[in-house]
Amino acid sequence: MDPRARPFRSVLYIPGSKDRALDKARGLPVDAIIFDLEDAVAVEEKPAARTLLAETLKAGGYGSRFRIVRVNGFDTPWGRDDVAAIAGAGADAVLLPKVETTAQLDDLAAAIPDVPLWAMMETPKGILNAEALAAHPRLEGFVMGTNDLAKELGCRFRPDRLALTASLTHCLLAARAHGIVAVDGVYNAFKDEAGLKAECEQGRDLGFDGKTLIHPAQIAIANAAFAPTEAEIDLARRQIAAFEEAERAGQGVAVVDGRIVENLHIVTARETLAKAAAIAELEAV
Ligand SMILES: CC(C)(COP(=O)(O)OP(=O)(O)OC[C@H]1O[C@@H](n2cnc3c(N)ncnc32)[C@H](O)[C@@H]1OP(=O)(O)O)[C@@H](O)C(=O)NCCC(=O)NCCSC(=O)C[C@H](O)C(=O)O
Ligand SMILES: [Mg+2]
Repeated sequence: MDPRARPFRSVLYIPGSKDRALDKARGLPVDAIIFDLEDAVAVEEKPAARTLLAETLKAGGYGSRFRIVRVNGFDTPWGRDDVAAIAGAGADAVLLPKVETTAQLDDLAAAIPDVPLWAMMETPKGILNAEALAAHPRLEGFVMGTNDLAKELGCRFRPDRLALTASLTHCLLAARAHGIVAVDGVYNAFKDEAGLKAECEQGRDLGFDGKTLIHPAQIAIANAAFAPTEAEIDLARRQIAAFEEAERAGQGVAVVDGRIVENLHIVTARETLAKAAAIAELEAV
């Protein structure tokens, strides 16, 4: 199945140690959840968080929300036990942090045979290997880790994300070349709605499927930014109608709003309508 057939507009991190937040997420309007056992969980809490998360996933109640578990790396004392604990618990995907090589994905794939793999893209080596990682047969999604990446690059955070843009677009190219999902990094200032909106718009303009989030207050902004607008849906419908009419008249090109429409634009128009339909279906559940 095409991993991009479902929406990933809003992907909320929840620390695996926070019982109240884990429960609250059962009612939040997110497309996906990253249940985190890595950086959001303190070292002394890791074993208890792992047990709590396995029990929480088995208890269910997350409806159609896509459930991703971020485990610790296999070069830490916790990674392999995390994977063993969540195997069979009902996760839709397992997310490995700081992925740099396909050998790391092979290791994870062997440890959890039946669950799709996702990769955090957040180190210079990982970004440079994006194409090989995206081509891994078990990999279905990239999540940009812009905090770790900024730390590794030694760059400054700027509203236009100048220093990160090359990495973001490089990973997008790899993801699109291999048909996997690509979700943008987090916006740390979770009370700054205008800043989040601008960064979501930038991510959408670049081509990301959605944005990772750290707080429930960020969900509505991401859901709106990564959904087709009414104007885009209306244009898509008019382009399809005009092109079909042109074809009936033996033409290969139509004109809508003063712009040419060819079959490649119809592919995009159909994708826009399919995305809108998938969102409507998800929201109806
Ligand atoms: C950022 C926070 C620490 C803020 O927490 P808090 O002060 O408790 O927020 P509020 O009081 O405003 O919370 C209001 C209610 O919302 C619930 N809540 C808060 N956050 C979440 C959440 N993420 N998911 C679900 N529910 C949440 C609270 O429980 C309150 O509920 P109630 O009591 O019923 O009213 C906190 O938001 C937080 O911990 N966020 C997640 C941080 C995180 O996961 N960080 C790791 C991922 S980021 C990263 O590592 C990216 C990558 O690797 C990189 O390198 O860039
Ligand atoms: Mg990180």
